[in-house]
Amino acid sequence: MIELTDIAYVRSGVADLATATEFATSIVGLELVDGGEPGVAHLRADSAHHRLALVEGESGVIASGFTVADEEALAAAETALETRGIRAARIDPYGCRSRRVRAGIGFDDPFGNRIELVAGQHSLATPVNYSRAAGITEFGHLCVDAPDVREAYRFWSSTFNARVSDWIGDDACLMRINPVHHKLAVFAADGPGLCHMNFQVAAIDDIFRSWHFLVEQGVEIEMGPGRHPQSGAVFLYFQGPEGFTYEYSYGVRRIEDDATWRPRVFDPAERGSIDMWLGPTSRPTSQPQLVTTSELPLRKAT
Ligand SMILES: CC(C)c1ccc(C(=O)O)c(O)c1O
Ligand SMILES: [Fe+2]
Repeated sequence: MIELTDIAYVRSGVADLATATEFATSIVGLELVDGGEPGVAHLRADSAHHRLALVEGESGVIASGFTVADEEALAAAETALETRGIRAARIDPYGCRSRRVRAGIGFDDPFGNRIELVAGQHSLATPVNYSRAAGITEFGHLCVDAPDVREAYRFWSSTFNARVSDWIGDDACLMRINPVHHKLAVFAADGPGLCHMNFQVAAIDDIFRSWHFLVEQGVEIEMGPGRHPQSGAVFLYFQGPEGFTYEYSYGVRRIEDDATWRPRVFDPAERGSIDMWLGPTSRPTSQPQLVTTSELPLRKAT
């Protein structure tokens, strides 16, 4: 079993690098790290050199990167993949430089999502110089698309150390590789792709401050603010250029004891299955009629 130690980065192709980079900095709040590489923008979120690489070219995700412990683990992973009939290709020195890693391999998951395993991801010693005070603390998780979520789970849990934390029916599988509730999610879709990239923020206030900011900036809010019943995190999804979906979230739970955690299966047909703040659509008739805000004493007569 290949031991993934963390998520490393998302590498995504963009037709308009300048616009996507401007969004990732001035709107999302990431730091543009001067990588000195024409056609590639490296965006920093935490101690790693970058978590998002925008590469000028065809729109769409290029690869999702995960770290392994070291180059020996990488070689073992290459062998393990080959043993399972999965062809892994070494990332060439230029590719490693562009990814700021010592070494890496790339392969496709069963649905054609390009996955990269890397060793020796570069860290930076200086504090992150965020482009906007969005409260970002770290790269939280990545979510890939797959036509068969249960098959995806079988792939990730048999080949790698991924363990399911929760299901949303067969629509989504949330998997952990460390105590964080999930670092990898798989979402049902027609084909491969990146569903979203998540950044954790320091406080619930950051979610709502960003919500106001994004609305004022005319950014498309895809979902939220809301609260996921799975991780318990308060979330906000919004769309960047070329269909790139970002998620901020705060308060993701940790699962410290694998032995006692039992994955739950949420019903996607339930209105609140993704957002527990979406209560029932109608009030039970047995309950007293609530005072509507227009009758609250605090509202001034107009
Ligand atoms: C709807 C997606 C797959 C989803 C569901 C739950 C959580 C969570 O509990 O944090 C997410 O982050 C998601 O992206
Ligand atoms: Fe998410």
